[in-house]
Amino acid sequence: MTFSAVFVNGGRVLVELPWQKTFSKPGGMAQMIEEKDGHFPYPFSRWTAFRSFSLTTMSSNLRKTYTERAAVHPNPCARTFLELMERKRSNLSVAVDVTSKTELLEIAGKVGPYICLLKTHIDIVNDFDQDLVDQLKALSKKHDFMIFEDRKFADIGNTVKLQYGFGIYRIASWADITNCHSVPGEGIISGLKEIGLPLNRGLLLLAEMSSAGSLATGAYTAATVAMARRHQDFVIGFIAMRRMDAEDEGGDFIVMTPGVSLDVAGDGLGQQYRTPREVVVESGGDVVIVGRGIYGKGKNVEEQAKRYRDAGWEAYLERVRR
Ligand SMILES: O=C(O)c1cc(=O)[nH]c(=O)n1[C@@H]1O[C@H](COP(=O)(O)O)[C@@H](O)[C@H]1O
Repeated sequence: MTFSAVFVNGGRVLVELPWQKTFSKPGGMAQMIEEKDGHFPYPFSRWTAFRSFSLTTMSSNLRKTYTERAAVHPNPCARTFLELMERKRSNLSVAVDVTSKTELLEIAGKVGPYICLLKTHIDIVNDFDQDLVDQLKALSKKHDFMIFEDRKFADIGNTVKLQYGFGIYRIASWADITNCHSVPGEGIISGLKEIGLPLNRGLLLLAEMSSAGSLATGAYTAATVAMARRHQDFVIGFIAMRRMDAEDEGGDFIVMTPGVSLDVAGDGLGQQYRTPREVVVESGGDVVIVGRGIYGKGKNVEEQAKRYRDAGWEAYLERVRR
């Protein structure tokens, strides 16, 4: 069994160890780091200040191909998505955060051939109408991608049910995947499930966030993962910065990771970026979510989509070959 140590200080991952080793106490791990790398990157005195410490067994799903995972996945939505990624040779999701219908459709058309998943924030589109949804669905068929409405539901079960199924957006009628915060407790999943499950939709829980100072850490993240385990018929994965499932617990959750850029480290508003390789190889993410890195000012959208698709896919191949 492969072990990876994750040292958490107030929720911040400090060190990850890829080699096999179990430790009975943190001091033993620090010694091991010194022996392996010649130095321990943090003063030993800091060690005792760590608020929590966990040794997690890393998921065997890390080394499986998307096809292998699809073959045994019990959830139809997850299965369809994993198959699509391998068929299309893409683990790239583009977050199209623009405010006009024309621009959204134009970008979706350009990135379509390179993505597995188009991510929308439908409520930021000034001129939203049903025709936008119809055209997005047509593009998803033409280019073979799925649609993820990044709604980040965060209310009680009864309210999110109404928000998901009704109103002007009728999200459940067209979005294959949506997501929610776990802060209200398990009722949020039950509410969304009542609407989404009969339609074969999938849900992602926000176990972590990419933004600086996020409160989704430590015990909150662990409780979120436990909630997902109790709803594997509907919850297909997480928005997270790293792998969330452990080998000895079974199941397979797809990890989608935002905060990805090949060029910059942040956006001045708290967003924190890492490269596709850092996300997929080093942290075990399955899908890289890229927004402004693809359609920002002066960018050639097709070129950037191809560049990120290639980087994400190469990272995946490197990971499964290990
Ligand atoms: O749920 C998300 O997708 C999400 C979670 C998170 O922790 N951080 C995050 O940036 N996102 C979304 O991912 C996208 C990132 O966009 P860029 O920063 O432009 O690449 C945006 O649509 C965010 O709403």
